[in-house]
Amino acid sequence: MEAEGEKQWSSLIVPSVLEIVKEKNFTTIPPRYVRLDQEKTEILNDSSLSSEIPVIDMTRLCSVSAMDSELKKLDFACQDWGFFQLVNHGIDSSFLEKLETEVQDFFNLPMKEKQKLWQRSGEFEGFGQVNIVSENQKLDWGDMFILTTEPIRSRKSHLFSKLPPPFRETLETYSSEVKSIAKILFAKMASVLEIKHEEMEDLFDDVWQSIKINYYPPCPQPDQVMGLTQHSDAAGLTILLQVNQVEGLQIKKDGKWVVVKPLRDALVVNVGEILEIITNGRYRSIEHRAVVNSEKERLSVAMFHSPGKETIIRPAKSLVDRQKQCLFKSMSTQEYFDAFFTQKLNGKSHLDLMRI
Ligand SMILES: O=C(O)CCC(=O)C(=O)O
Ligand SMILES: [Fe+2]
Repeated sequence: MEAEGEKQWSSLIVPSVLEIVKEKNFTTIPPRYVRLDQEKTEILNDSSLSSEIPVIDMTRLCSVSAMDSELKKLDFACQDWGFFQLVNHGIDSSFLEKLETEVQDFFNLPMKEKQKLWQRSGEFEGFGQVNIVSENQKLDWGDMFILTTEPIRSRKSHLFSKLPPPFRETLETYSSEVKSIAKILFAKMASVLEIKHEEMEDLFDDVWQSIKINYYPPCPQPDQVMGLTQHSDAAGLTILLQVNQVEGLQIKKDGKWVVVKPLRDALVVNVGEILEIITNGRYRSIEHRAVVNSEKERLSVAMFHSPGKETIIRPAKSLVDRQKQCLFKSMSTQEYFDAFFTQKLNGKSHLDLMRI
């Protein structure tokens, strides 16, 4: 069942990059993908900063004895990095392998099949791109598939029912496992921040969870294109799986791009803008981007967790009282995303909308 009266976001329909790459005589990158507008900031790909990205052990986080130190690490990671890798999260590695294979198969379905799941004009979910607001806008070197997974009443039945059944089942399991992880992380954050349930955790009770699968085909001139333009996630919390161990995710730390090296079976977790608002700026949503390479395709599965669309997001009162200032306005999740999806991706520009 689809929720009635729910406002739809939309994005202009764009070609499939995977189809461009498959064309027999493909050698030249179409001009709309050539990005001379991207920052040429220094990229750190040595093991120095990359290996400093915090790694949080979920088992330790949840065990009483080691809780304190792991909790402090979580707090530090969210304040200083806005990103961490989560290990021992409880999702079976054989299940993750199955998900990875099915995700790859899904993008490799014949175009005739994928077309049935393509975004329709004026719609937002399905195969396609998001944040495309003008015909002149430069495009990213990648295809996406987007789907709302929670709440169940908001699922688009015309898409869900057309997913290959084994893949649908795998997605449902993954969605519920990741949702439980997000819930624990919100609770741990609230406890270390010493804020009340109703100020943070409860806002995610009617969680709006969506999945975005990113497929970045190889590109003969990877320096000319961008897999995913630099941005910060509008959501509360993102949990990302770097599917086939191919590097590409970079995060901005102290003015430099730091490579997030894929760690087997780890999930990459990052603070989104809504969490930055709720924590009154204590936790930071960090700009990140995805680059591509000339040899191998890259895939990632992002799961975004935000409060329900009608929920009002605002800085937690306990933090505002302690910090003696309120940095952001209040707004519903729906209003926040209305503004987000009518812009092209542009760093953290839309968070400024909420600043007081
Ligand atoms: O592909 C990646 O590693 C990053 C994906 C991402 O940032 C997103 O989908 O918001
Ligand atoms: Fe992102």
